[in-house]
Amino acid sequence: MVGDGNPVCIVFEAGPTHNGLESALKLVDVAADAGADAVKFQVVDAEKLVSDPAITFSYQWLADKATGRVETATESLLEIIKRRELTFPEWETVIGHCRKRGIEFFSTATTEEEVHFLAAMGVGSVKICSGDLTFHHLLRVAAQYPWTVQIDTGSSTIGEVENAILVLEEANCKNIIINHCPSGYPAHPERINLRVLTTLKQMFSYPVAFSDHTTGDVMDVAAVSLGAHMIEKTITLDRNTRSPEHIMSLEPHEAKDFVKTIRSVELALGSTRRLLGEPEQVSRVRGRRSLFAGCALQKGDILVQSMLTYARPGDGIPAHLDHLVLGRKLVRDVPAGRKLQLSDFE
Ligand SMILES: C=C(OP(=O)(O)O)C(=O)O
Repeated sequence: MVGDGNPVCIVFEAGPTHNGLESALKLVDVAADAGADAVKFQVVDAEKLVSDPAITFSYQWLADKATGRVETATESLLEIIKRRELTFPEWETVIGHCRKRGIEFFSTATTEEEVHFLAAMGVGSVKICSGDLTFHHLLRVAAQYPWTVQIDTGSSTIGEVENAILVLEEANCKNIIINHCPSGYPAHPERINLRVLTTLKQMFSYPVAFSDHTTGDVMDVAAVSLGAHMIEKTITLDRNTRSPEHIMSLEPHEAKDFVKTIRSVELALGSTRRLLGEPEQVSRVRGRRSLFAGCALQKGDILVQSMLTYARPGDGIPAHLDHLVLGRKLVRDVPAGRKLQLSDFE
């Protein structure tokens, strides 16, 4: 379950970073070993998605890990997306491997046929990518099934998000997740507008996710702090790979720490209603002060300030309630240094 009251759902995205079945299966293992909740792929048919092989895409890739040298490459979009393709039987193998490893399989679909395939495979959630937010026909097809439909908001207006949600609702879709998905590989901090997570939560009654295209984990920590219910982070077997999105992905040795970081932030965020943690209940008694007799007190004395001392622990009359006993008459003798009790007074 994704949403209020549930742990943050951690999704590792392997769609753009695998390079065929073998690496897809390895990335499933990376996600499962790290303790992620789901691993996400992109079931896609490049020829159906891209009409013109002459369309190019420029991206940055990490040419030298040691120095951090980045280069720009330009490639045919068709060729880039072809690298993400697997056959339906290969996707079945990936889904089977996820089930064996106990990790959920999510996927983007870009055609009707892919939506039906994923539904037939019993997948729990399908994603409609940013480019397809206005492809309302595909949204309606996805809404036919009793799963969760995730929508990406990259390069979209709030109005387009609103329209996509209306289309899903009109098609009777009950479970929607809105993925705030700032475009760019990597996305730069000044463009990711994390505060919009709050707006999306206020505007729509659906869980919100942050689909992170930045490097490292800082923005994910910030997104969880702002209330993101789900985090999607790309993983790669090698950040050096000359292909889009590897540059801002986590490598296998970083994946476990990423999960640990998100879980500890979640734990630290705690409750909106409690100031005190459990151990503080004890230290608060140890650290606060009680009222003590500052000198020998005699039955019939009226307690005045000069007769009082304040010392730890705070398990007697609390220091801030001294006004309850000042000016009151003692009903017994109290030796100097003894902790005062309410029953010492009339
Ligand atoms: C293509 C995808 O991402 P984006 O919305 O960033 O294009 C996806 O998540 O499948």
